[in-house]
Parts: sequence; C-alpha cells; structure tokens
Amino acid sequence: MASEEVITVLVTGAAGQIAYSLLLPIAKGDVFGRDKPVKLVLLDITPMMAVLNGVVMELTDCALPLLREVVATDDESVAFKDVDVALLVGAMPRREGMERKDLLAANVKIFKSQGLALDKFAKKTVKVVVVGNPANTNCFVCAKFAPSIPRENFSCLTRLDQSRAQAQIAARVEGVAAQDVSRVVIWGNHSSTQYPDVRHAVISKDGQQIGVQDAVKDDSWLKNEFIKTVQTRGAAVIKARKLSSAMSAANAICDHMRDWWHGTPEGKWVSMGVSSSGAYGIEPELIYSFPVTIDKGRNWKIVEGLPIDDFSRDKMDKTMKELQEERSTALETVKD
Ligand SMILES: NC(=O)C1=CN([C@@H]2O[C@H](COP(=O)(O)OP(=O)(O)OC[C@H]3O[C@@H](n4cnc5c(N)ncnc54)[C@H](O)[C@@H]3O)[C@@H](O)[C@H]2O)C=CC1
Ligand SMILES: O=C(O)CCC(=O)C(=O)O
Repeated sequence: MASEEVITVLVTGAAGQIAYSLLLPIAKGDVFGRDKPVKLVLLDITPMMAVLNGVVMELTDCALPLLREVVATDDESVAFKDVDVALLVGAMPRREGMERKDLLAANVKIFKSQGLALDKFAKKTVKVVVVGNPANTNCFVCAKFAPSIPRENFSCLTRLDQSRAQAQIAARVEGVAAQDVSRVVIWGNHSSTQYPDVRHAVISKDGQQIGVQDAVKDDSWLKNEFIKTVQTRGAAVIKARKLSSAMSAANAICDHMRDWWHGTPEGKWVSMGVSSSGAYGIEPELIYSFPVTIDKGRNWKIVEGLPIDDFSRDKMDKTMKELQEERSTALETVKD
C-alpha cells in the first residue's frame, strides 16, 4: 500500500497568542484541504515549553481526524527538519507607542538563525511565511541566510492589511460585504508607510463590477482617512486590547497560505510580501508587498502593467525607502 502523504507544517512562536488561533484551523484542514493529513511541528523558546505542552494537550483533546502527529520542541534542528511549510510567527510583538521597526534589533537575529536552520534542515521546496515583525525585513534576512532555498519560496504576511482594506471599503458601501471587494493592493512594507491602493479595485454588486472610486464616491476619504486607518490599524488594536492583533492575524495567515497552496481563483489577486523582480521600479530583491496571482503549481507572479499615477508613485517610493533603511539596519545587526 502506498504511504499516506502528510504535510509537515512548522509553526514558530507556537506558545504565543497568534499560534493559539492558528493551530486549530490548520489541524482541521481549513488551509491544506479537508482530506489532507498534517503533522504539526511547534517551536518556541525553552522557558515556554511548559505552556507549549498545554497547547499540545489541547490539540490532542480536539481529537482531530487529520492531525497525524504533533512535535513540540525548543530545538531548531528538530523543528526545521524536512518541513513542507514554515509559518514563522515567533518574535517579540510591539507595545503601544512603538513602530514595528523598533523591533528590528530584537527580532532580526531570530530570523538569521531560522534562515540558517531552513538552509540546513528544511526541504528545498519549503514554503515560508514570515509573520514576526518587522515582517518584510525579517523575511529578507531569513532568505539571505538560506541561500540553497529559492527566493520565490519566501514571503511575508501583508494579507491582514488587504483584509482590513477590503473591510473598510465594504463598511462604506451599502449592501457590500468584504469578499465583494477585490483587487485592493497593499504595496510595500507591513508598516505605517504601506500603501493600500484602491485605484484598480472593484466591487461586485448585483451581478455587476463597479470601480471602488465610483462606488464610494468620496475621493477625499479614500485618499486620506481610508489609507490612514489601514496603515494604523495594528496600532489601534494594540491601544484597545493592550495586545497586538492575533485572531485576525491568524485568519490572514490561513488565507495567505491557502491561496499559495491551492492557487488564486481566476481573475483574482492577493497581496503578499515577495522578493521584488524590479517590477514597478521597486529595487530588486527587497521583500515588498505586491499584487500577485498564484498558479496550481504554487508559483506566484507579480501582476504587472497596472497604471501608476503620481499619487501612487510617491507612496510606493516612500515605503520602498523605509524598507531600504530597515535593510541597512538589519544587515548591520546580523553581520557577526
Ligand atoms: N505581519 C503581520 O501581519 C502581523 C505580525 N505580527 C507579529 O507576529 C509576532 C508574534 O505575535 P504574537 O503571537 O502576538 O506574540 P506573542 O508574544 O504572543 O508570541 C510570540 C511567541 O514567540 C516566541 N518566540 C520568541 N522567540 C522565539 C524564537 N527564537 N523561536 C521560536 N519562538 C520564539 C515567544 O516565546 C512567544 O511564545 C510579533 O512580532 C507580532 O508583531 C502580529 C500580527 C500581524
Ligand atoms: O502592529 C503591530 O505591531 C501588531 C501586529 C501587526 O503587525 C498588525 O496588527 O498589523
């Protein structure tokens, strides 16, 4: 009898708050498929092993039919061994008043170490999603230290920003739900310089497609308040909860990974932080959020040829500049 194909999924920061909302949908089949068995590998740091053990107990108690095995460890050489998917969540979150780049010094070293571990232990086909902030720059560092793994296999999460943008637009147009809003683009950094762009976005309503600008009928709101709300939503959640977004982040990780694994529906784009090809004048190899389509072979492709006006150009360049600065600081931090 042929042996069963089991997808090995690593989640780092597995004792943390995002992981607590993330592990169940993965183990239930919401991401890879309702008929696809998974093995979960859970990595956290040594002082969190007792907490992690509690998470393992809860997963066990869910008695899930697709969950074949759970491994909990504080050892990267165990965690990264032969993984198919690496969801790199584990890192310090920011507190009220901080910018995400203030986490660089603490977090970038984690991603150097995990890049080295990916290079040494993971399958060369591994799909990597960096979530820990600052996500784009951590992803850049991770890919740099895993040169044997194709750069196309690295991504960072900006899907939460996309969902936030869709939800804000939907709330503004009567009778429209977030999933009726498509082709919103998140350009650049997962930070307060990101550019949520609705100039190509459409709303499906009553069997017709209408441009978002025509449906919203308030250009000033779209150019100002809408952009600011999406850019600062993470900070607003921290202010309210005294903790950073977790449920919505976990949901976005599932959406990001599901689309990467199964491909994007015909005519749909999603935003992902990926290695720039130089498209739209963005410096090659920066990890920058672009609109992408994904084929059934799990290859993403940047949507090219969108017209970019002066308003957009300025915002796309500003967020690129921030990423260039973060990269310099990060490379200085990991140089020895
Ligand atoms: N890109 C995005 O859209 C989002 C990113 N984030 C970021 O995700 C990260 C995690 O957030 P939370 O789960 O809320 O934080 P948390 O503090 O609840 O959990 C983080 C976990 O990571 C663990 N950890 C620390 N160093 C580690 C290492 N070297 N290896 C493995 N595990 C390690 C910690 O012990 C902790 O259990 C933060 O950096 C946060 O800013 C959060 C929301 C959205
Ligand atoms: O804003 C933060 O730093 C918290 C987590 C995050 O990245 C987000 O909510 O977008």
